[in-house]
Amino acid sequence: MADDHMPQRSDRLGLTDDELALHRTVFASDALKDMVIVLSGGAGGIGRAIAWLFARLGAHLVVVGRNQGKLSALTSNMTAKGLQASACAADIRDADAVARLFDTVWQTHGRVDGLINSAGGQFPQPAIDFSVKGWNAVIDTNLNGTWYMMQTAARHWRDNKQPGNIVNIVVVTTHGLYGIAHSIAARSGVIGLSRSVAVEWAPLNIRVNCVAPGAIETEGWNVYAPEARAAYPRSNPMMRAGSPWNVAEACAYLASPSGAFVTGETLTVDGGGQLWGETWTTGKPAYFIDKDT
Ligand SMILES: CCCCC/C=C/C(=O)SCCNC(=O)CCNC(=O)[C@H](O)C(C)(C)COP(=O)(O)OP(=O)(O)OC[C@H]1O[C@@H](n2cnc3c(N)ncnc32)[C@H](O)[C@@H]1OP(=O)(O)O
Ligand SMILES: NC(=O)C1=CN([C@@H]2O[C@H](COP(=O)(O)OP(=O)(O)OC[C@H]3O[C@@H](n4cnc5c(N)ncnc54)[C@H](OP(=O)(O)O)[C@@H]3O)[C@@H](O)[C@H]2O)C=CC1
Repeated sequence: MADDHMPQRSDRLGLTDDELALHRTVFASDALKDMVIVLSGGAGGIGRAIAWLFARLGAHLVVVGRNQGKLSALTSNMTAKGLQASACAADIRDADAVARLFDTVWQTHGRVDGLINSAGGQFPQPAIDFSVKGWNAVIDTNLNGTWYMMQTAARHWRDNKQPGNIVNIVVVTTHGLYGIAHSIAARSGVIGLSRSVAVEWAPLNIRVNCVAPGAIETEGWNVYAPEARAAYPRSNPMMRAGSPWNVAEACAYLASPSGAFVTGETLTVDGGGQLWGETWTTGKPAYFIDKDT
């Protein structure tokens, strides 16, 4: 039985498809039966955990990303285990591509029940050095891309008179995170947007929530230097990284009937990192190093 902790390995980051196929879950095996879920970033570290968990709970997963090869490898592994999954390559920053994506999914399945936005990311750099292109790349991916997905999904739910459910994966924004200020700006935008449309779209029977992960070991960490990554366990009082499975189960709580009375919320999954810990994505600046210790 897989436990809650990440296996200790030095050769790779995160969980494999074989591990995700077997990971223990608290959810009933029919919790998402026959639901059609669109999942951006589906072939990423957190996205794959969501894809496997949701499909194991009975959903059909439409996984989205830019790299068709990564998506197809995932869906092959999932369908080989008898799960329902299909791949749809799209760049979420392209509003027309997002419109085509949702048209295709609705034509194929006749419905969409949920949208999980896990596509996103950033590069670590002191804010004072951001280039215009770098700033725009992060805002466009994390704020604009997420918005195109949300708005397009909501329009289909409205036009088809069907209920809907959105979960946006963001970053913990309640304390300064040195080195990813562009992403904190974008994710703060997504949280504010989610709170606002949770009210606007309540009459449409659409719930909108966010999940804010702390340090979750995935291949996405390759963008950070090994020395910075080595210190990530100190980002929370549990003194360890979390697992993508922890984030996936938080999403399942919000996307399934267990979350029926929850909207406009941000569920933080960070091992208590909001209360204690330090995260230096570009290494700890000399200014903050206590010379007496
Ligand atoms: C305790 C935990 C703390 C951490 C919390 C968060 C963790 C995570 O989110 S985990 C990882 C999630 N995954 C990623 O972050 C994926 C890796 N990141 C990216 O792929 C990019 O940053 C992206 C999300 C912005 C992708 O956009 P894309 O348009 O594909 O980006 P490009 O690579 O083409 O770059 C565009 C532009 O951005 C500037 N830039 C990119 N990388 C860097 C860098 N390392 N340093 C400085 N500037 C960078 C640059 O201007 C790029 O343009 P060019 O100069 O023409 O390449
Ligand atoms: N891991 C962590 O510690 C934390 C992660 N997060 C956030 O959680 C989310 C998932 O992270 P994680 O799984 O670790 O990261 P990964 O880098 O492993 O996955 C991100 C996925 O997003 C996809 N993606 C990126 N840009 C686009 C785009 N323009 N259009 C479509 N797909 C895109 C990528 O696929 P492709 O390249 O094929 O397009 C990739 O599969 C991200 O938003 C991340 O910032 C937040 C806090 C902590």
